[in-house]
Amino acid sequence: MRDGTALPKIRLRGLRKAFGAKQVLDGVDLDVAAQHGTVILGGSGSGKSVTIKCILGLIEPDAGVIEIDGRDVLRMPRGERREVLDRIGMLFQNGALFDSLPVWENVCFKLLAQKRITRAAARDRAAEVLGQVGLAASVGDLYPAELSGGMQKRVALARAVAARPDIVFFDEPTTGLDPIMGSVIDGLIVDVVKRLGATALSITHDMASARRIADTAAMIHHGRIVWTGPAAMLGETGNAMVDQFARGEREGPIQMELRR
Ligand SMILES: Nc1ncnc2c1ncn2[C@@H]1O[C@H](COP(=O)(O)OP(=O)(O)OP(=O)(O)O)[C@@H](O)[C@H]1O
Repeated sequence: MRDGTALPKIRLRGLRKAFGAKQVLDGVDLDVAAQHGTVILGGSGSGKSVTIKCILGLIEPDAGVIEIDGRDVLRMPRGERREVLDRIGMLFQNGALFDSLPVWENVCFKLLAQKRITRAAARDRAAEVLGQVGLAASVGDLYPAELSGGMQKRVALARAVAARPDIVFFDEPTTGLDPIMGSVIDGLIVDVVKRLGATALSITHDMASARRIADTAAMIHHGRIVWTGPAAMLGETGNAMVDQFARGEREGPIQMELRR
């Protein structure tokens, strides 16, 4: 507990990152509640992926604080940081499956690479998580190229959770899927996250998906979080910018800024 409120799983304060003259993150403050789903919304190029990459340690921010379970990850020893980051699973936007590996090795890639599991145990674990995302164990022997887009997404989801992470990032989980398959994937995301008791942080442009997979939404604009509230309210938040974005309307404060 901190100041009488529950400790956030992830806490960002004053996160700043510039690329050349471009200030992409300009003081991002965000609390991601433990065992909740949070979605970051924002226009293309607004810094959603950069925020997630900073948390994952793939990009070093210029300034600010990133805490996971109350621990300052930017200022902890490298080995300790590695351990904290190992507890994060990630579903990449395009699945990012390795074409040359069968599905089961893709699913348990991290566990195998870190020698945390034998190959026989990895096959069993792959079959188990494939089952959790609605795929038969036999799919484990196929190669990614042999799968439909929806199946690839399921495999990518299985891979994101195979190491039983306590935080999972989802980057555009429904992109490229038909609306029904998108809804199926969202249902699976909710199921697997709940089963793990994990904290989910997502990025999506798909408002129906945001409402399904997240409890809380946060909107990033001009490098800062400008609104946070219940995902169920998206489109009817009373915040003109958020509602314009959620409804995909051309006219509104965001458009007016573009015209300036
Ligand atoms: N490694 C990098 N080097 C230089 N510029 C970068 C780098 N990574 C991101 N950027 C820039 O930072 C800005 C934010 O990028 P980011 O990928 O976070 O956007 P996003 O909000 O995730 O957008 P989208 O919804 O289109 O995926 C963009 O202008 C991008 O060009």
